[in-house]
Amino acid sequence: MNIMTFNTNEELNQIAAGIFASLIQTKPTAVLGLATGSTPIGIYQELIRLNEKGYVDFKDVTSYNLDEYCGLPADHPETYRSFMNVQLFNHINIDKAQTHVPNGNAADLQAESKSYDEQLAKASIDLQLLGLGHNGHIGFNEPDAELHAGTHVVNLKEETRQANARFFNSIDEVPTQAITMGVGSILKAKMVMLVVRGAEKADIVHRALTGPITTEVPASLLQTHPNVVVLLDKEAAKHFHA
Ligand SMILES: N[C@@H]1[C@@H](O)[C@H](O)[C@@H](COP(=O)(O)O)O[C@@H]1O
Repeated sequence: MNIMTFNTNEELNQIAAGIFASLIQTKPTAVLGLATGSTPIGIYQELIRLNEKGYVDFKDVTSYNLDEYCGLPADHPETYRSFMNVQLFNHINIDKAQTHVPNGNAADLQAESKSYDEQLAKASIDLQLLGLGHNGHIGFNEPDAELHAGTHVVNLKEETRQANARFFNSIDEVPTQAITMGVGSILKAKMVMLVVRGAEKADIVHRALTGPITTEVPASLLQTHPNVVVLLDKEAAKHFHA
């Protein structure tokens, strides 16, 4: 596992976007696994800049997002589809038909999960971007005695709803369920990039990457993946240099 620490968020964003750009330069039909949350926003801004400058071409790129809330109206600004459109897809030359986000409003969420897994199996993700939840979740795979391998519906933990309430008018508006790629799907990506920022995640990222591998810290399963790059800002990295 390659762990890199950055003094500034600008440097982190540039290196992360550069890794995506070099993948796309060598493989124009790359399949990207994308994430939401505040962590990737700066990386997406850098990718938009690189696309505008002509350094990276998304014309033949395909993307699959990790997860989506269940039950939010499709036009709600906090759906992960809206987030991706606003933060990235509307500003780059990707074919929107080649961007995939699970449908959290599907009438049959089991069928939607199965179909997403079938698409993922065919597409095979080259590079999966991940943020980290405060409780060690990746995607919306919450700590539990058991984890699901494939795409599935989860009940969100209260702490996750609290953490995400900052994007809504109140906690009551935060959905209680989501549909997420499973840890098994995430680990099938050829390469994984975990990005963690901020002192409040210093303990959990250290535990996930150096502590026991346990379903109670879903990100700890990344220790079993042969090709993970971890990008940390200096606050999140503080226990790695203690
Ligand atoms: N489902 C998303 C995760 O994919 C994300 O990594 C996490 C952390 O978000 P943030 O980057 O805003 O801290 O939040 C959400 O729960």
